[in-house]
Amino acid sequence: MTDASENITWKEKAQALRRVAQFRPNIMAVIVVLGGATAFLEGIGLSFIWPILEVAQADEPITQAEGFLGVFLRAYQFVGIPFQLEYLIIGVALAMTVRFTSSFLVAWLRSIVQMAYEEMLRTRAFDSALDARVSYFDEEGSDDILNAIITETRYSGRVIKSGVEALETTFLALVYLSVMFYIAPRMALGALVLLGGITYLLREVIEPAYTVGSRVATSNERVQEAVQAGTQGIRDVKLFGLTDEVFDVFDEWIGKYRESSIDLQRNKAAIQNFYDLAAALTLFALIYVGFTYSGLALGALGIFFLAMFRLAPLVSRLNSNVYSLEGNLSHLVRTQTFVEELDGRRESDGGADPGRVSTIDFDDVRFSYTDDEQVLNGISFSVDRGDFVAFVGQSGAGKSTIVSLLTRFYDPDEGRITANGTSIDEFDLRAWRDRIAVVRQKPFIFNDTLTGNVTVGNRNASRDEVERVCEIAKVDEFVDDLPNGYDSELGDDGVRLSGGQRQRVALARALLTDADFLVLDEATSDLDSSLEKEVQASIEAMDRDYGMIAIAHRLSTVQNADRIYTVDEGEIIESGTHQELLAKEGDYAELYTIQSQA
Ligand SMILES: Nc1ncnc2c1ncn2[C@@H]1O[C@H](COP(=O)(O)OP(=O)(O)OP(=O)(O)O)[C@@H](O)[C@H]1O
Repeated sequence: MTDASENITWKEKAQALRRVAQFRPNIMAVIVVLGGATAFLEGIGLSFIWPILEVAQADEPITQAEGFLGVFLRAYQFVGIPFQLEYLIIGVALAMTVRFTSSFLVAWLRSIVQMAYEEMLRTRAFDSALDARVSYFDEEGSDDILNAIITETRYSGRVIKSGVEALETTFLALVYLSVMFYIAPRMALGALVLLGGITYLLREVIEPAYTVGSRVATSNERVQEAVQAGTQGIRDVKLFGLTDEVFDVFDEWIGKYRESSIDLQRNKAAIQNFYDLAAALTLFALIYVGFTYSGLALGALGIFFLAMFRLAPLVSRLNSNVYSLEGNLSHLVRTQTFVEELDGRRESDGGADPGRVSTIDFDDVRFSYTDDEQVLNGISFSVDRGDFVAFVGQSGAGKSTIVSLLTRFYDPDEGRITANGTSIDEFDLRAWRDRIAVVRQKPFIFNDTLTGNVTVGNRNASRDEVERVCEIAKVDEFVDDLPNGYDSELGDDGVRLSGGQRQRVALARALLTDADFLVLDEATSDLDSSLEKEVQASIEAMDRDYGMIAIAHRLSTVQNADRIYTVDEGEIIESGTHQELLAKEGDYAELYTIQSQA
């Protein structure tokens, strides 16, 4: 994922904007036409002031006129409506009704396109994320990916909002400018130069204001991190006497947050007020010039100044529209890069049907996550359906990595993993993963009921089947303590369950699938040892039609395995049954002695 601080070039922003413009081109075209019509009618509405003032002042009906007044007169004569005050008021009311209706339509259509675009980006991002390799999640961190899918896409969708607003503002500004140029070209030019100059100067000041914005964001983040450590990590903070340290960090950054926030708001207020002041001074200078030197009629001057009065805030609005457009475009570029990266990290799918798997072979498998550490160093073993094999060894030896390769979260660098003699990368991924049921040490519990969580791998299971696996996994022992038994909601990531309860739910979940191999990766490590033994015994007592691969720290759970492999630094250093390994008096025997004495 592109780093947030990375600079994004104008070329990338322009490309991103082009892609947005091509999204729903028909609605975009209607928005442009309606935006233009809104601005045009705004100009017409404004210009009505002239004939209204002239007709109101005239003693007799006007039948001939030049310039703006002439245009209105001919338009009224063409439609056959009397050129009188009441009809002029009706005319302006009509023009304004159409103008505001079309700007309402622009806002409506804009939000339709914006939300559709946001939906499309989110859907694409999430869809690609679901198909991406687990290695991508490990590298980027799932929090960053979550943020990219939820927050970045929302800002990206706002490109349409700020883009359309910038377009509307530009149209309106152009119309006001045209009116001004039509009435008094030289004064209009003067106004344009002055307003343009002020805008340019303010842009120079606004830039630093936006840098202050990132200081505010950084200090706010640090404050949040300190508070997070002091709340979520309160136990360790207290136990390790870190309260002063955590508070000092908090104190330093909250001070910086205050200072930078004040700077930011002061800059904003300065920019706004000085811009308004400069615009007002320009207006009064031009009023002086207009009345003293232009020799224009009151109506014409009135329209000119009104147009300029409306133009001034529009120019500053355009400025902020362009700023938010630029900001949102950066998010859009990042989102697009993110989705492209995800697309490039799709899991590869062989497509073949594995059928029922009766044997799995690892043949001299080598693997490393990074260049500097070889994690698996020539692992070979074989397991048949009906077998129970176990892996033991020191922490970090590479046991869980064996499971990650088996489930194809990662692919071996060298060597082969086969099922019934076929390399597992030739299989349809989903079908292959259906053949193996994995219980991880820290399983994810979905925000659903207990039944919903147990049946994730077999939605058609009957209540009896659910109860049967829950009995084996000893879930039944705490079901009655839950408020609604099997129908109890377990909360976000199973907040209402203890670590051991979560593991038991995950075990029941795995037992309910129709897999050929059951893989237990420290699956019962959070249970107390007597309960762990009970669970182990009930799994082993099951009428077993599948192979079992267990990874364990506590050797008591693997004593009945047909084969135990001791793994050390990515290699299998010994194998055999519990008794055989004890007799060898190697690492396993040593580990066993230590654990028995504990
Ligand atoms: N996603 C990853 N990215 C980079 N390195 C990793 C990753 N997962 C594990 N490792 C590294 O690979 C090595 C083997 O880890 P693995 O989890 O397979 O060991 P293990 O034997 O299962 O350990 P434990 O018993 O503590 O779970 C360790 O050095 C670990 O730091």
